[in-house]
Amino acid sequence: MAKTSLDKSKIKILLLEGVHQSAVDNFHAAGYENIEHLPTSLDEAALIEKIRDVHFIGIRSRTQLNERVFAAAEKLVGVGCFCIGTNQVDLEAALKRGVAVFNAPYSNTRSVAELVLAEAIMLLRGIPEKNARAHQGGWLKSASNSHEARGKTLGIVGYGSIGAQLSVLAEALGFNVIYFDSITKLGMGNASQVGSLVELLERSDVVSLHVPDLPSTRWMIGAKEIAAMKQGAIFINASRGSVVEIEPLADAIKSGHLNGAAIDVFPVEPKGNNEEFESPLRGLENVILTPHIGGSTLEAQENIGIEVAEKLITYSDNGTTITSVNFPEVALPAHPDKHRLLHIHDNVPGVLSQINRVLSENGINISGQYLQTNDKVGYVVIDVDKAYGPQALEALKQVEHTLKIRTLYSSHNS
Ligand SMILES: NC(=O)C1=CN([C@@H]2O[C@H](COP(=O)(O)OP(=O)(O)OC[C@H]3O[C@@H](n4cnc5c(N)ncnc54)[C@H](O)[C@@H]3O)[C@@H](O)[C@H]2O)C=CC1
Ligand SMILES: O=C(O)C(=O)COP(=O)(O)O
Repeated sequence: MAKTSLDKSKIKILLLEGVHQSAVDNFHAAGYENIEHLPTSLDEAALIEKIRDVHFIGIRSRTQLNERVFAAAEKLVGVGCFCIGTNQVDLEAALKRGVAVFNAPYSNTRSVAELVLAEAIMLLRGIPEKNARAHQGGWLKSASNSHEARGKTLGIVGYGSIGAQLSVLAEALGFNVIYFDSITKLGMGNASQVGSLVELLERSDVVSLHVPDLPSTRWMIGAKEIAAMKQGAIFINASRGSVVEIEPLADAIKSGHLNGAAIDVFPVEPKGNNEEFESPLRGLENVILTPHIGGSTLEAQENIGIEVAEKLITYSDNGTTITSVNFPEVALPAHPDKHRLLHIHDNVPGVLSQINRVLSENGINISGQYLQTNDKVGYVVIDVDKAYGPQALEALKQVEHTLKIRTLYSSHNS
């Protein structure tokens, strides 16, 4: 069992992958000074070494936080994914150690949608190839295979935040939008849901993927699905590299079955800007290749920095876990004159009664108590009179099935 009961100056924050300066500024403004801010991700060995004394870590899509990393992260309290996807984090491994994980579910949505729309237009006009030829001194002036977006069918796979945002922008341009999602969703504007992935593939002039990395989406587009697409269609993937089999996609471009593609995410991506990018799609002129920059705009990154830092600060200062992607969600009031105990435990019968028993046996009166559980863990927050902080903490350590305890002393938070 790990415990954390620290002065802010001792709370160590590690920010990787060039998380925006807005996050650092936010932490500073909230009184957190012990921040290490690195421009790249770390490989597993380096991460395991560094994370040992870290209380909060901020990452983007590249850093893999797996079971081995969490096992070494003895002091870790919270993880901030400064992005949308959380597939790079073993959420179960975090949960069973009482580590709350947060992300920024909307701050780069618009950036991805804008990029995809721009790519759809470029590809419908065959611009990548014409551009490449012009740079080589060529002149491909021709209307052959060039189309307006107006009246074309855009098929969106995964109609969540990004898919729905793209839908609105695309309709404004004159696209006819259809979408496929594993759950029934209200279509924006005139967009309509189709009953199967195959139907979407067969009807769309442009197909764009916006599903998360899940067991159900892994390699969901392979040779069979690509063959189901219309002759001359356009294919776009800015979701995750694990969703599309790249070899059949490359074959379909080479054979002319597809007219073009824009791919932002790959089954294997370079670990950093200095590593070579390898892909069977390299050299295909009507394929736009981008280095996983769908969400990389200054606007998005600044907003993400603010949003995720705020979530980590609120959790650190106050215990609130609203919007956590793995933790029971509790919204907590301020606790100006009380010490606040945060107790995270396995969700098994009897833990709450044990907590209340040890507090009562130690003569500690509970001023406020908040509880939320999910199927794996319980999160109970107890406000006690200032006189009892250390004593209450000691008492709680006796409770079986405790995963983590933190005390937020009132002087930090009032
Ligand atoms: N290229 C980039 O830089 C970025 C990539 N992304 C990726 O885009 C993904 C989507 O982002 P959001 O729209 O914010 O997520 P979201 O969670 O709002 O939407 C995902 C949608 O996919 C649907 N879905 C899940 N499994 C499905 C399946 N098997 N078949 C059909 N539909 C399924 C869900 O029901 C949901 O409507 C993220 O998970 C992330 O991996 C996100 C931001 C930037
Ligand atoms: O937000 C996401 O899920 C992304 O894929 C963006 O990742 P990034 O922060 O650019 O590494």
